[in-house]
Amino acid sequence: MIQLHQAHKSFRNQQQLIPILDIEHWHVSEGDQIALLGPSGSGKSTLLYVLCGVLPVDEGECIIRHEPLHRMSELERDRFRSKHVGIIFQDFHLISSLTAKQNIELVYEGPLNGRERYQHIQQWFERVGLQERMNHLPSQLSRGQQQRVAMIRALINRPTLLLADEPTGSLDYETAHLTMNLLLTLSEEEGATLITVTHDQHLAAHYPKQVHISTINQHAMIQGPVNWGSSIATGAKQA
Ligand SMILES: Nc1ncnc2c1ncn2[C@@H]1O[C@H](COP(=O)(O)OP(=O)(O)OP(=O)(O)O)[C@@H](O)[C@H]1O
Repeated sequence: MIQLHQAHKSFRNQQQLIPILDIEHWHVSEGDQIALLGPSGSGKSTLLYVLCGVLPVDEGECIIRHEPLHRMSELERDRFRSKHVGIIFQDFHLISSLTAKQNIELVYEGPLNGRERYQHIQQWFERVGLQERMNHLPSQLSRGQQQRVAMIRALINRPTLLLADEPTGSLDYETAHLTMNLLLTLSEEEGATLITVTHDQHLAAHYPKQVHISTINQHAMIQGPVNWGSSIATGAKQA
């Protein structure tokens, strides 16, 4: 599903080149559910940006679904992302002036036929337990409910890869656990490979696989090959 090989990513700060990611080899199988852990500033979000094609690697290979993102133009990566990747953010990113249902209608690429389209969207709201809240604005929903709408938005077009960046970071403890379990259930039912960034070891424990990003100060070094339960070395300095 995902192959990163000698993948490097740096950011330029004025004259200085700051190494962030330096991954010798990382393989993710189709259907994997992975919690990505690591200290603040270690490059977790940067890795998600690379995997969804927002950021290109500077060197090395990033192959997803046999497609070489490292050889694609920005436009090709954008197309790849809209076709194959769903993304969930900590702050939901719902459009505040649209109802929950309208937020989903805006992105849903399914049948245009009114009845079939409506039924499919309604079924999704039922799956996440929000059938009574479809016509509510985001401000009329709790944070956990908003994140469930965001999950529908990320999954309704059946992405093969689902990336979640601290999806429970702004939720209370109990809601965070319920939301994480729902995310795992839905991604499994949809057959999507799931990679979730989290700071929380307890939430990560819900995942069948955990990967730790470790930080190597100053000089980016490579440790690998990476196996589950071990770590990816990055070049980022710990914040
Ligand atoms: N556009 C950018 N330009 C320069 N440096 C950047 C840029 N984006 C991220 N960085 C730096 O890259 C490093 C890794 O950032 P990233 O957000 O990936 O870390 P993270 O592990 O997700 O952190 P956190 O857990 O705090 O969200 C940080 O030191 C950050 O300052």
